[in-house]
Amino acid sequence: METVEIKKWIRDIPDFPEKGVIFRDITPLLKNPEVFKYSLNKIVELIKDWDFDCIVSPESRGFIFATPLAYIMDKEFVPIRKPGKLPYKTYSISYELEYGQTSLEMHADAIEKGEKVIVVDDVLATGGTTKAIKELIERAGGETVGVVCLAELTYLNPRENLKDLEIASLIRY
Ligand SMILES: O=P(O)(O)OC[C@H]1O[C@H](OP(=O)(O)OP(=O)(O)O)[C@H](O)[C@@H]1O
Ligand SMILES: Nc1ncnc2[nH]cnc12
Repeated sequence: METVEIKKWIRDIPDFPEKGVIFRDITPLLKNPEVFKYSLNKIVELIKDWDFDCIVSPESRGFIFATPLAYIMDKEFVPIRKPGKLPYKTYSISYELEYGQTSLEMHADAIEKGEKVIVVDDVLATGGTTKAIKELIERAGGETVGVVCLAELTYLNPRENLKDLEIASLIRY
């Protein structure tokens, strides 16, 4: 397939979900199978040399990219969920988003000690979600190698929050 200008398939919605935020809406990209597949293959290329066993990702938009990547790359998948959704013992963490505050949970036995893990998400904004997930991975005894995303919002300085991680993004704003 020819090079795709991925930004053309992401719709900017000003003032959503609150004033001052430009929401990067990935639903047009997801509606086009060729562009979605192209994006996934490009993300695989970005991280093909990373040494890891397991992909960890937050619901809900993170799952859209993380599960096909786990399938394509033959890696484990661990879901990070909003509170009260996981049925077994969990580790839990609260943190700030670009628009508000939230919490996430991970099963306490999801990651083995010393396991090498990466975080996959659609958008890297403040980096708060990835930082929180890194903390959950560390509580379980795992090692976070890096984070890969479709879109990085550089104007929110996510790398400031994630200084000791490999960071890869397919497109940047
Ligand atoms: O870098 P950050 O500032 O932490 O922001 C990025 C996170 O925000 C969005 O998720 P959101 O919490 O809106 O949930 P959703 O995927 O269910 O829409 C996005 O999917 C990332 O997970
Ligand atoms: N501006 C934004 N657009 C889409 N997803 C986001 N997650 C956090 N900030 C976001």
